[in-house]
This record gives sequence, C-alpha cells and structure tokens, in this order.
Amino acid sequence: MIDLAGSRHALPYVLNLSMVFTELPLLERPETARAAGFTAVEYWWPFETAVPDAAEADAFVVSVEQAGVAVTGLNFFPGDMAAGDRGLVTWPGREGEFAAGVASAIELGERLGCRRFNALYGNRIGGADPAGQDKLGLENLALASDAAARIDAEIVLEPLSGAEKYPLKTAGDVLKVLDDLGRDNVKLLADLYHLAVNGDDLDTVTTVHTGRIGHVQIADVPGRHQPGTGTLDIEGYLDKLRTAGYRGQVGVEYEPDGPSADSLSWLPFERRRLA
Ligand SMILES: O=C(O)C(=O)CO
Repeated sequence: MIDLAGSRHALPYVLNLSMVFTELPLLERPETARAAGFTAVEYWWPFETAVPDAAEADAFVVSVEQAGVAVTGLNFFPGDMAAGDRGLVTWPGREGEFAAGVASAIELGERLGCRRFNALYGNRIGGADPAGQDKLGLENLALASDAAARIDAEIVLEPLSGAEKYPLKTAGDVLKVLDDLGRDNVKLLADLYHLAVNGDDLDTVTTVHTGRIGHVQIADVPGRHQPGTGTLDIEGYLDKLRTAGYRGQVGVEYEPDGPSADSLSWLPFERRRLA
C-alpha cells in the first residue's frame, strides 16, 4: 500500500472507465465511479465502430449526465483493440474511417464538454513503407488538430508498451512527431506505466518535458495494476511533474488486481474529486 498522506503533488485524479470498473456494463460505470467519489472520468473509444448509431451515443451521454460526472478524455476509434490494432492515425487505406472517427468523437466531446482526445498512432503494417505511414500520420494528426481546435480541444499522442509493432515507445518518439507536426494543441500523453516498461528515462520526462505534456496516466510496474502492487515510484514522479510545472490531470488507468472498488483503496476518498 502506498502512502498518500505525505503526498505533495495534489494533482487531480480522473478515473479511466475502460480499465477500472470493467466488471460492470459500460453504462453503469459512471454512476459507480461517482458513488466511489470520482467527479471526472475518461474512456477509450466506448463503441465498437468509428461512428456509433445515434441511440448508442445518446445512451452513453445519458449515462454520464445522470451520474453527474465530467468526461475529461476520450480515445479516438482505434480499430479492433482485441485483435491487436492500436489506432488508425498511420494506417494506409483507412483514412476515411479515421476522419469519420475523429468527427464522431469531436461531436460526442462537444456534447459532453470533453476537451481532450487520445489519438493512438497505429501499428506498423506489413508491406507498408514506415516513412509513408509517418507522413500519413502527420496528415491525419493535422486533420484531428483542426477538428479539435474548432471546439477548443487538444489531442494527445501516447507511447505504448506491449505492442511490438507500435512505433512510439518513448516520450522522445512522440516529441519527434510533435516537432514535425508543429501544432500547439497536440501534446504528449505521458503514461508512466508504458514509459517505464519501455525503459524510458522517467526523471527526464517528468522534469524536462513537462511543458509538452497534455495528460498523465498511471499504473504500477510490473503488472499494470493499482499503485502499491509493484515497484514504480508513482508518487515520486507525480511530485516531480508538479514541481516542474505540470498542472493537468492524472488518469487512473490500470487493470485492477482484485475487484475494482477494492483496488481504489490507495486513493483517499477526498482525493477523488476533480477540484
Ligand atoms: O492500449 C493501451 O494500453 C492504452 O493505454 C490505450 O489508451
């Protein structure tokens, strides 16, 4: 069990409902999160297709509104995650689906007041030229950046672990894309779990790159479970981020070891409110 009593960072936490409370149906999760004390939640793309039918989208919005939680983050449609897909940003031949997914996510975000969208970059595709994929990625990210700007939102780009064919493994990999793109509303999503598993230098990420971070997510290493189940100094890195000027949110995005409600015992009830 980690000790938050001496925690200095005071960064606000939001609960990721695509990883926590997944023992419940999607539409029951926001109410459960609210009952557990959270006032803000985030999701991966909550539908099977890039464009949900109207009834599905409406039911999702109602579930969130009735629970009284804010949605602060949504992933764009990533393809079939269960089959190993990790985003359409660099997937040649699926440009139309990517654009449709961006449009429907922005529309949903506008309804919900959500202003952050996570664009998974996509795996290397057999037979496709990596440089061509990266060029397509810049075009698709520019499209997403323009769409987000219309509602004053931002895009985040995330290094991932556990996906060999996903080329963005470190903060540096993402920052190189951001430099090539040159858009102020596209930032780094620093998931401390993925970065640590990939052997990135977390001291540098949490002190030097702070100004380019749009969001932070946490899980312990190894295992991707709740803080305290592994050896990652999550509190220490959050302290460093805060000291270096990060003022954003921290996504609680782990695979609970045990029932979700029990897995949250590391986080005092009063620290679960956004503000
Ligand atoms: O695929 C993952 O592990 C993610 O964190 C997606 O946001």
